[in-house]
Amino acid sequence: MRILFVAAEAAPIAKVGGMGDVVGALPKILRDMGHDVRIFLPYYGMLPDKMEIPTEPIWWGSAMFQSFAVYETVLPGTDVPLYLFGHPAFSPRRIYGGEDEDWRFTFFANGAAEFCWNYWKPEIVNCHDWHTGMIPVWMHQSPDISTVFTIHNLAYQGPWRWFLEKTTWCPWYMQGHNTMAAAVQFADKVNTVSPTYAEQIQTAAYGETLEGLLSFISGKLSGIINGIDTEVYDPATDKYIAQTFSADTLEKRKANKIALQEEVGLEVNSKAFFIGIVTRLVEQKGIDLILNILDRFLAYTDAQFVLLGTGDRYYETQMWQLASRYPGRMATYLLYNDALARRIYAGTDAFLMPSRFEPCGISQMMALRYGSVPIVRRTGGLVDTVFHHDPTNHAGTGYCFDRYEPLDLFTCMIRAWEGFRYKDYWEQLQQRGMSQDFSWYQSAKEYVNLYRSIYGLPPQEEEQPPQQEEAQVDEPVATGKS
Ligand SMILES: Nc1ncnc2c1ncn2[C@@H]1O[C@H](COP(=O)(O)OP(=O)(O)O[C@H]2O[C@H](CO)[C@@H](O)[C@H](O)[C@H]2O)[C@@H](O)[C@H]1O
Repeated sequence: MRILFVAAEAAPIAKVGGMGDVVGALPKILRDMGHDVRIFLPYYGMLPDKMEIPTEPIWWGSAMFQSFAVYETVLPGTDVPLYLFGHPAFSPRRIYGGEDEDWRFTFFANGAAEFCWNYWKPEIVNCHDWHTGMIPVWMHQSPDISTVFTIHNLAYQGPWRWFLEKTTWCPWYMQGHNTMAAAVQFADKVNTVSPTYAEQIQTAAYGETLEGLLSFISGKLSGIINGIDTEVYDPATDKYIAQTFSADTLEKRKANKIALQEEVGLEVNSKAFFIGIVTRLVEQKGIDLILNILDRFLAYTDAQFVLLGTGDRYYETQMWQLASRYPGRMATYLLYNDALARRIYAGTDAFLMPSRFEPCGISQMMALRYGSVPIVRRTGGLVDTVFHHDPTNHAGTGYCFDRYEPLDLFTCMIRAWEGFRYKDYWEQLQQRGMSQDFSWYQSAKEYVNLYRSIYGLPPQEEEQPPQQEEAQVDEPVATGKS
């Protein structure tokens, strides 16, 4: 199949959060599976620092009374063709923000549609989040191009219809009061990034006012859990961490803890319970819950805490102030840094993610892969990826709590702090987490089946192990149907 991924982010060159991880990893796997997958991304001002980009565009197009250039290259480290949408509106060295954000991404989506109609025609456009939400509406008039709309974050729904009507082409048949609502109605298939979240968004508590619409279209809505790039994020080969290790050489991991404590200016103490958090500092991530209890937790325990994140100014200031009250025990890094993120996953004992809602969550999977035990709220994809630790039966991979209440988080953290004292159990818990399979292969198969379902094709059959010759003689003739 010919598939075009259209998105605002793609790791490793343009990433703010988890959507970048998905768009950076999934196309590579789908190509390995034999599909012609390509990516369409804005040409951001910072990209030339990160990769080689030809100076000559391959195509010029126009949309919304503007002309734009498209440059062709490949996503670094892969063979995935990458098309960069060039226009001065994307020249600043950032991805989001700015007063023209709604206009900018609507224009980008319009450019992507023009590209599909006039330059490279895919069979399927896989659109990601509101930035690309108008594409399913426009493609409704192109029966030979189908669309899948993947929801990574329902909280951001894009501009309202009145703005779209002023700015771009809103066909007569278009319905939906904002970009996300329109996308959900017109995409051939809609998916989000975990089965639990796909259910939750059909309820008022998680639907961000679109729950009615989402339950109405539930026949074409599904949840496919994200994977992580297990080649890029592998503690056995990661060159950004102080000491490589695996589940079988867990004793080596201690060197990462000590190196991290030194790096972030905390007291070097391999016995202290060390908690990490790597996140966008936004309401979704349960930062208010953390702020509610962290002071008390640090006061009552000997734990250490490191935070890496950027986001809302209020949360940044609060975290900064808290760190200044616990010198040597808490460190706050208000920046985006992939290498430090890896060292936090590799060096902390536990990873905190008490999200208010979580479509899937990539960070907890990375933490598990690097042996940091997740402490999570059971919501969305966290339910599907972290299993509650049951010490009696030696089961589970992390510490979980249900209600979005400070006391519940506090109790859960205390349980983890207690659990850390039982070294053998803790090591087994880490090993169970590290042995989970978070590779993209299973999920990529589900994406292929989702694409196939647009054409009424049945799910692709699992590859069968080669059969013995004798068995083939005795078995009835295969019909090709299962
Ligand atoms: N300051 C920083 N420095 C370095 N790295 C940082 C960082 N802040 C965040 N990151 C990285 O960004 C990613 C965060 O991904 P998540 O999926 O956990 O959350 P996010 O809300 O961004 O993604 C949304 O989209 C994804 C993808 O579908 C869903 O999993 C998720 O639930 C949804 O909210 C991780 O790779 C993390 O390491």
